[in-house]
Amino acid sequence: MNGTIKVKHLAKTFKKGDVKAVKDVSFEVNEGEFFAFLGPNGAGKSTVVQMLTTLINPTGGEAFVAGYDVSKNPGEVRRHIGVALQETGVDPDLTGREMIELQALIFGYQKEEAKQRSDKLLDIVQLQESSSRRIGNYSGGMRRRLDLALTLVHEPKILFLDEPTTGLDPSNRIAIWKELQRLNKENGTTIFLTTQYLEEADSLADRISIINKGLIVASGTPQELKAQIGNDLITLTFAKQEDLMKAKNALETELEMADIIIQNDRLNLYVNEGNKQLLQVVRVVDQYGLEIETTNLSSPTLDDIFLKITNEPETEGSGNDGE
Ligand SMILES: Nc1ncnc2c1ncn2[C@@H]1O[C@H](COP(=O)(O)OP(=O)(O)OP(=O)(O)O)[C@@H](O)[C@H]1O
Repeated sequence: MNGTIKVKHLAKTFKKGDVKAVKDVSFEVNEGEFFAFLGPNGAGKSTVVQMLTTLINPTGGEAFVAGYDVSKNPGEVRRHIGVALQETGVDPDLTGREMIELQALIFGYQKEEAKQRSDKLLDIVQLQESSSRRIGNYSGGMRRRLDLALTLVHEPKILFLDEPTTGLDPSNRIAIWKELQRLNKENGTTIFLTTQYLEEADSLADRISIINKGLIVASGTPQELKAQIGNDLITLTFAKQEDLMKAKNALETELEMADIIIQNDRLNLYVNEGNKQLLQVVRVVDQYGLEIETTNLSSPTLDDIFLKITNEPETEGSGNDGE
């Protein structure tokens, strides 16, 4: 048994509507690694997770989880993984403690062991105090923590988490982060996490892949991804909205800048030497008679990288509605 994930040319086309949800995805996750899968809505993240956790079958390529082929040996795969999906089924009439004990019994623990296991897990996810309340009365944050406890019952080698902190308030989000980091560092659990919170991937993951329209568009450590797009980010706003496009064109023409995107009311320029280039930028924009309102120089965050990568022109239609 090992804690690795190997994915080669994985693909999934849903017959209904002929949707190519995952086109050609390859990556490897090492044992004990914390890996994050990022992508906008509909990129194919959940579909990949569902294939890796044997809930649906791939239509192309192959994937090995804990050393087992997901298509040929789904039972073995399931035995070695823990899965927290976006919507898990729990019985609202049970208490948190009863639900964890039930899960332990399903996994073959004896009654007494199941009690001990649930005690430990309730401690870990800080639900001891609410353990005798019905799950139906739990808040969203408590439900997520219970979901996490349920996935940990059988001490899986690999943990799959599909957007585990979506909709949580900051304190609950941080509680989950801490627990995931502890599991990863202390127990050596391999973690595969999908998220739309980029700062989550930035602070937790050893490595990140960004998926867009069923294809991986970038991979690396958070630092590598940031370095890919330039060390600095210059942001400009203008007195008049229509000047954004004029400034973009001017800068592309005069300074041959390629990495410029318009984001709402801002112009983002990804550059290598922000200090030097900021002066040139202001000069050019001024020459064109465009009135700058504010300038800002910063290091790009993963949000900026994500935005830039998923904004890159493609042949297909847009679908860029965001939230
Ligand atoms: N059962 C299905 N039948 C048909 N199409 C599907 C099915 N499941 C997903 N899709 C489509 O596949 C594409 C990828 O969906 P997926 O849920 O994997 O994206 P995602 O990256 O997880 O998005 P989100 O962040 O919104 O959960 C979408 O276009 C979606 O509509």
